[in-house]
Amino acid sequence: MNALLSRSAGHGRAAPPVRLVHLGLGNFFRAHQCWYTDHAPDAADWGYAAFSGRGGGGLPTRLTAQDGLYTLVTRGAAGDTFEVVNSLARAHDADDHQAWLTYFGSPRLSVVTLTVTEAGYLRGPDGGLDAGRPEVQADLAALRADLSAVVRTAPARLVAGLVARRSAGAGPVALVPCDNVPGNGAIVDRVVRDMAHLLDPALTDWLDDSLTVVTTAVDRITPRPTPDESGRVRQATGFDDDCPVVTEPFREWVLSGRFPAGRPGWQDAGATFTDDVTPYERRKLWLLNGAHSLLAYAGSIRGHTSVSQAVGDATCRQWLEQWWQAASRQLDQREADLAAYRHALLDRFANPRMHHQLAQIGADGSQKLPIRILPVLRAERAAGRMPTGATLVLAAWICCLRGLGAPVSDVHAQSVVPLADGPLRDAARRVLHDLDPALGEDAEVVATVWQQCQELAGGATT
Ligand SMILES: NC(=O)c1ccc[n+]([C@@H]2O[C@H](COP(=O)([O-])OP(=O)(O)OC[C@H]3O[C@@H](n4cnc5c(N)ncnc54)[C@H](O)[C@@H]3O)[C@@H](O)[C@H]2O)c1
Ligand SMILES: O=P(O)(O)OC[C@@H](O)[C@@H](O)[C@H](O)[C@H](O)CO
Repeated sequence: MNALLSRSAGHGRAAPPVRLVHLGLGNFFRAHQCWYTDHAPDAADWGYAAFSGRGGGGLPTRLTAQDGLYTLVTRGAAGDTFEVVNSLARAHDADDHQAWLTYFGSPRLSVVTLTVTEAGYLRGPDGGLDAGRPEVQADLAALRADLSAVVRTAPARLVAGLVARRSAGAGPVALVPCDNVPGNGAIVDRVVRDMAHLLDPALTDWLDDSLTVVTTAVDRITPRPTPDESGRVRQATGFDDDCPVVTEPFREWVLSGRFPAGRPGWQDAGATFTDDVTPYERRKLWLLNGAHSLLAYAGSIRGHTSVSQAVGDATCRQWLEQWWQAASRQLDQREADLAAYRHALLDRFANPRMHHQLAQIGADGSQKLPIRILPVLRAERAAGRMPTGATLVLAAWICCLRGLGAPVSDVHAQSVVPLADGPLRDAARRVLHDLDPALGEDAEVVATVWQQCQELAGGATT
């Protein structure tokens, strides 16, 4: 029988002291922020305590049985490499709120990173915290009754932790959101301040003095692992690992902001520190994530299930080029650099050994398309052009909402699915209007999307 991967069985290194907290313990965090921390020259001084964003799904329990260790499988087109990541010192379920408050109350805590998905920030139409949502109201009521009450939303958990930190006089801390949303620093700053203000306006002064929020652009394709990964790890390493993570060789982390209580030497592990992440962020969100959304909807309508399958389809490749041409026109970067970036992306997408499911990428289109596609579509329309590569993504999403291709999994499914129902032209106009009223009123865009929906539906193989 093989030994379970664990520090007590002699694997990995000693657990580093907890000076970092993460909210949103999932695959990407373990392939990215944990990996960078483990590869920093001062890795022995920086340990993570990580919490599930919601519930736990058993991952914290499995990681705890392994003393926080797990195998990162880096999957290149030619083969795999296996490494044990050491920087996760403690793993917690979302409900372990007392532990959360205790870490925040410790002066040793310096940085809090986050991956809670686009939907986890609970923003309303004005970009601030959607205070009308029942879960936000419930958390506010709980905190008003008891500042240490268990709360569930990310903004409330952050505010509860910051209140505990203020009470303990534990000093300043940096928040580092690592989700695929543009201006993620400003977003988290806003929703945390909105929640704090609703709870107690007097918190604002403390936040001004003691909280910094860092903006980041992050990149490393990390699909949900399939159940057979543990077997591969066992075969390659000789130990049992109940929760390996699979990722690609490429990685990028660009950060902008201050760390008043220090941070690991992430720059020596390859992270870039800059005054402005916007050029990196736009290039990545539009060329990579926008292309992912295109393949997720249009590729699944053509019967594909993974990114590598879809990108091997000449029709999808043609759509991809159309999208990339439109998006690249809106990026203020040298054409040669953009061409090299797109070329590298094609290799990353085509990696036949990565099984990145289109259904996973297609989740929460209502949150992703406004970020990934609409800025390009609006800019192209303002320049008098019809970017068919952009409208096609919207047409394909509408077709998926109507039952073709990838199944709908969307935080706003209850409102967007009915909009896409009924006669196609009206449905297209309603969905576009919901994304942005100006789009629903742009007759040429509506006509183009309608036409593309008809073509996609006619060509469906599923
Ligand atoms: N997987 C990737 O390739 C990748 C790459 C770059 C960035 N990201 C970012 O990381 C995020 C997480 O990706 P992952 O692959 O780790 O997913 P995952 O499913 O493995 O983990 C998601 C984590 O987020 C939490 N979560 C989900 N919805 C939430 C909500 N509404 N509120 C609070 N917490 C919530 C979950 O509980 C879980 O802890 C993505 O949404 C994306 O913004 C992912
Ligand atoms: O993680 P999501 O759900 O926001 O988006 C799905 C993919 O587009 C995304 O995870 C990419 O793989 C990632 O952004 C690559 O760095």
